[in-house]
Amino acid sequence: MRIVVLTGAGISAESGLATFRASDGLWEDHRIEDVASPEGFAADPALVHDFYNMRRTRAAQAQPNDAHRALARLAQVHDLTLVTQNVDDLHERGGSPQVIHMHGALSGALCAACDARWPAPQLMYPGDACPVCAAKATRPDIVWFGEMPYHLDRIWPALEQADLFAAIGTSGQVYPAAGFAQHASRLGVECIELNLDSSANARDFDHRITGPASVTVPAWVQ
Ligand SMILES: CC(C)NC(=O)[C@H](Cc1c[nH]c2ccccc12)NC(=O)[C@H](CCCC/N=C(/NCCC(=O)O)S[C@H]1O[C@H](COP(=O)(O)OP(=O)(O)OC[C@H]2O[C@@H](n3cnc4c(N)ncnc43)[C@H](O)[C@@H]2O)[C@@H](O)[C@H]1O)NC(=O)OCc1ccccc1
Repeated sequence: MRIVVLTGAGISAESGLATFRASDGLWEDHRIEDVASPEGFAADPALVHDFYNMRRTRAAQAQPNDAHRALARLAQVHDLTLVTQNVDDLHERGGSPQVIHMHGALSGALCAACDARWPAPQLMYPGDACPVCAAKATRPDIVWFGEMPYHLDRIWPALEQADLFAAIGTSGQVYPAAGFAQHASRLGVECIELNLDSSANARDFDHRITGPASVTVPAWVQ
């Protein structure tokens, strides 16, 4: 079966990584636009680097959970396209061979001057120079609000050719990811969501499995 799975922060919640919208959400003392937008980075690059250095440190200390591992097993049995909005590497450490990071990854660094990309050091600072053009314009290789997500040229066709679309641990509030279910559903693709509770675009799904991902995903993959 051709399956497209989209994951969000909820799949990493039981690994100890805070979600965005939860009361003690990731943005606890940061306004989203201050730390996840090009404007915020231009205004205060040190604040943004601190924020992503903290995220990189927490992600390195976290371990994949049974939901991450179950999706790795699913890829052995089905033609799986695994798309994540998450910037952590828990899918890869959970055994998933291929993961499409549509919002970038904490493990990447990017030069805003020459667009060069290289593996991110654990800690990044505003003065870091680009290894290619030496400009001091290095940033996390993360897709911020107002920026075009990555790999949409692979994601839309996979959605259109899928037999099944599943959204796991995502609140359905951020686009274009929140529009995938509606797009697939209109093409007759069966859509299912696995979440602690129903998401903002719950109407776009044919089925729902409610509960913590580390329990529901292994049971669904069986
Ligand atoms: C807020 C929203 C209204 N704004 C947007 O959607 C904007 C603007 C916009 C575009 N189109 C629109 C249409 C309508 C309205 C607005 C827009 N979108 C953009 O800016 C996008 C880019 C958006 C990407 C931004 N970057 C992120 N992340 C990287 C940074 C970082 O991570 O630091 S978004 C970030 O927030 C989103 C958070 O959502 P979730 O992952 O779902 O997490 P959340 O906490 O919300 O929910 C957790 C869920 O898990 C559940 N859960 C919790 N625990 C568990 C558990 N244990 N088990 C199971 N489930 C669980 C909870 O119940 C909950 O449902 C993710 O996408 C995440 O990646 N870019 C763009 O549109 O570019 C245009 C463009 C076009 C052409 C040319 C150039 C540009």
